[in-house]
Amino acid sequence: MSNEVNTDLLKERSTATFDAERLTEFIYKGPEKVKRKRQIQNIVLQDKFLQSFKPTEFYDRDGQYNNAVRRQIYIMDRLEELGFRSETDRLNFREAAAPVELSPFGLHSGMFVPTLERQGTPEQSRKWVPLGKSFKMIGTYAQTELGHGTFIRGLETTATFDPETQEFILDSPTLSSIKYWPGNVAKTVNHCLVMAQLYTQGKCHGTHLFLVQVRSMEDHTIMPGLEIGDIGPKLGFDGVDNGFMKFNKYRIPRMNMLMRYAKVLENGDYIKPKNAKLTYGAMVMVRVWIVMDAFKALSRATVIAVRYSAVRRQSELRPGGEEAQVIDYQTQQYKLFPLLATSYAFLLAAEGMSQIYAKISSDIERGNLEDMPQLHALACGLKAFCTWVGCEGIEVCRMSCGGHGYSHASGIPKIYANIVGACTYEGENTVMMLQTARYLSKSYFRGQRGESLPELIQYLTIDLNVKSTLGEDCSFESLVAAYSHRAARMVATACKLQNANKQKGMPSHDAWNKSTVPFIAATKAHCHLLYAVYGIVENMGEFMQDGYFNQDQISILNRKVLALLEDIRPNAVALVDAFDYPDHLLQSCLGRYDGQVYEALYENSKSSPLNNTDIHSSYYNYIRPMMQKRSKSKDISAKL
Ligand SMILES: CCCCCCCCCCCCCCCCCC(=O)SCCNC(=O)CCNC(=O)[C@H](O)C(C)(C)COP(=O)(O)OP(=O)(O)OC[C@H]1O[C@@H](n2cnc3c(N)ncnc32)[C@H](O)[C@@H]1OP(=O)(O)O
Ligand SMILES: Cc1cc2nc3c(=O)[nH]c(=O)nc-3n(C[C@H](O)[C@H](O)[C@H](O)COP(=O)(O)OP(=O)(O)OC[C@H]3O[C@@H](n4cnc5c(N)ncnc54)[C@H](O)[C@@H]3O)c2cc1C
Repeated sequence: MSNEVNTDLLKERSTATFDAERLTEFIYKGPEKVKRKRQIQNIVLQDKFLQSFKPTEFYDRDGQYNNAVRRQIYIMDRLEELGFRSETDRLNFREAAAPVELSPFGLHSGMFVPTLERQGTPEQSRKWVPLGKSFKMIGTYAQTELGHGTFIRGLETTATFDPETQEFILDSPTLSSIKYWPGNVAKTVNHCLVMAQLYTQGKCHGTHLFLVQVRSMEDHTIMPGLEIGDIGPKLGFDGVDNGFMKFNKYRIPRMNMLMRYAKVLENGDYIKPKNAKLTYGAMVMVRVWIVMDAFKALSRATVIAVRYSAVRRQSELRPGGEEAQVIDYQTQQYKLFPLLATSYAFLLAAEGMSQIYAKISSDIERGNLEDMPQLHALACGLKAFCTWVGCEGIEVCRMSCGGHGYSHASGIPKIYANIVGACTYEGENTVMMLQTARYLSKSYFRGQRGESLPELIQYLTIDLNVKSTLGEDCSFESLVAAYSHRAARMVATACKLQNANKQKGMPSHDAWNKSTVPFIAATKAHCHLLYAVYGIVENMGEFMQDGYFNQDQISILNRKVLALLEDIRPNAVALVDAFDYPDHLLQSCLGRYDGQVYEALYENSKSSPLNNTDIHSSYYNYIRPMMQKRSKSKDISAKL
C-alpha cells in the first residue's frame, strides 16, 4: 500500500474553513480526553492478537461465535492487565478492539448486571452483583417467547410459588411460551433473568423477573429440566448466540425472584409494587443507550460515504473537463450532507437523553415516580425515531457509494445489519412510537383542560391559527416555531379523529386503533423537533397543510437548503474527520483516512476464501463432469 494521502482528500482538508481538531475536542469533551482516547486506540492497534482477526464474514457461524468469545475474553483480560477503571477508557478499548463484532457478553454487562443492581433488594444485589461483575456468574435477559415479544402481559412462561418447598416452579406450558431470541442464551451464559407470570395462592400477579441458573457452574452442562439451543443464523449479530429455552417444571429458590419492588412472602402473600411497570426498568435503560448506538452507526456510515465521495471521480460535470469528484454533484450533497447534520443532531440528542435518564431514574430509585411516564415516552420515541432515521440514512450512505458500497469491504453492510436489529429489539419501533403517541394524546387533552404540561410538550397548547414569520434569514426561532406548529397541529388532528371516533360510539380501544396512523405521523413530527430547513423541505406537505407557510416562504426554504449544501461542501470532509474514527475502527476500504480506496479494495479481494486456489474443487466435482457429459452428447445445442 502506498503511504501517500489521496490528493483530493488532501485538498479537501486544506480548504476547510474551520479546524476539525477543535470540533473533535468538543465531541469528546476536551483535548485531554481526545488524547487519552487515541492512546487507548493505539494500544489496540499495536496488539498483534487483536489485529489478527479477519472480518467476520470470512468465517462460518461456528467460527464467528468462537472468535467472538475468544476475542472478548482476551479483551477482558487485557482490561484487567491495563488496569483501566474509568468507564470511558474501558468503552474506548472495547470499541477499538472489537469495532464491528457484537459481544456474546454484551447482554451480561448491558442488561443482566444492571438489572440485578436495580431490581434486586439490597441483599440480593450484594450477593449477586459482585458475582456478575467478576464474571463468576454469566447471565442474560430472557423475556421474549416464540409467541410474544411486544405484548409482555401476554407472556406465557409461569413461575408458580410452592410454599411447601419455598420454591418457584418455572414452566413453559405451550409451544408459544418457549423463550426465543434472548441473546447469549444458547451457548454462553450459565444464568438468566427470566420474565415470567407469577402465580401464588392460585392467583396470577403478572410478569416478574427471576434469576435462574441454566447451566452447571462446574462443566457448563444444561441443568436438568431445561432445553436450550441456538435459534440459527440471522441478518447480523454474527457473534451473538441468540437462543431458545424451554422449562419443564424447573425449581428455583423463593429468594431468586427480584424483590426490590414486588415481593412474595414465605406464606405466599404477594406485596404489590408502587407501579407495576417498574419491572420494565431495564428496557427503558437500554432504549436510552440505543440512541447513542444509532449515532455511532450513522456517523460511521457517513464518514465512509463522505470520504469516498471526495475520492471517487465519475463522469464529467463540465463538458470536456476532468471527471468530477462525486461529492460535487448537488444530488450527492443532498443525499449525504443532511445525514452528516443528522449525525451531529443524534449525538446531542443521545447526550441530552442520557442526562434526563440519569436524573429521572435516580428520582425513581428514591421512590418518586412522578416523571416515569415522561421518561418512558421520551425513551420510546427517541429510540424508534433515531434507529429508523439512522437505518434509512445508512442505506442512503451505502447506495451513495455505488457498487463498492454493496461489498462488505465498504464496511457499511455490517453497520446496517447490526443496527437495524435495534428497530425491533428493545421494543418494536411502531409499538414504541405508539407508546409516545398515547402520552402525547393524554397530554393534549390535559392541555385542552388547561392543566400544565412538562416543558418538552408545552408546545401542544400553542395557538394553531398563528402563521409563520419566517423571513430570508430563516432564523432559528422561526424554524423551531414551524416544527412546533407542525407537531402540535398533527397531534391535534389525530386527537380530534380519536375523539370523533368515540363520539360515533366506538369503544375507546377502537377509537384509538382507528387513529393510530395519524398518531404515528404526529409522533414522528414530535421527534422531528431536532431538525431544521432540510426537514421542512422534505416534509413540505405537513407544514403547508393549514397554510402555515405562504408560497414566498416555501421558496425561501428551497433556496436556503441549496445554499446550505454549498456552505457545507468545503467543510464536509473536515466535519467527518472530526468524529475521529481511526481506520481500524471503521474497517472500511472506502472510508480510509488516506483515501487509497482502490489499492485497499484490490488487496482486500485477495483475501477472499475463493482465491485460495486458482481452480476451485467445484470444478472437479461438478463443472468438469457436466462439461464432459455434454461434450459426449450428440446434439449439444439442444441441451444448452
Ligand atoms: C457500528 C457502531 C455501533 C453499532 C451498534 C449496534 C448495536 C449494539 C447493540 C448492543 C447489544 C444489544 C443487544 C440487544 C438487546 C435486546 C434485548 C431485548 O430485546 S429484551 C426484550 C425487549 N422487549 C420489549 O421491549 C417489549 C416491548 N413491549 C413493551 O415494552 C410493553 O409491552 C408495552 C410498553 C408495549 C406495553 O406494556 P403493557 O404492560 O402492556 O402496558 P399497558 O398497556 O398495560 O400500559 C399501561 C400504562 O403503562 C405505561 N407503560 C408501559 N411501559 C412503561 C414503562 N416502562 N414506564 C412507564 N410507563 C410504562 C403505558 O404507556 C401505559 O400508559 P397509559 O397509556 O395507561 O398512560
Ligand atoms: C437482534 C435481536 C436481539 C434480541 N435480543 C433479545 C434479548 O436479548 N432478550 C429478549 O428477551 N428478546 C430479544 N429480542 C426480541 C425482541 O425484543 C422482540 O423481537 C421485540 O420486542 C419485538 O417483538 P415481536 O418479535 O413480538 O414483534 P411483534 O410484536 O410480533 O411485531 C410484528 C408486527 O406487529 C406489529 N404490532 C405488534 N403489536 C402491535 C400493536 N400493539 N400496535 C400496532 N402494531 C403492533 C409490529 O409493529 C410489527 O409490525 C431480540 C430481537 C432481535 C431481532
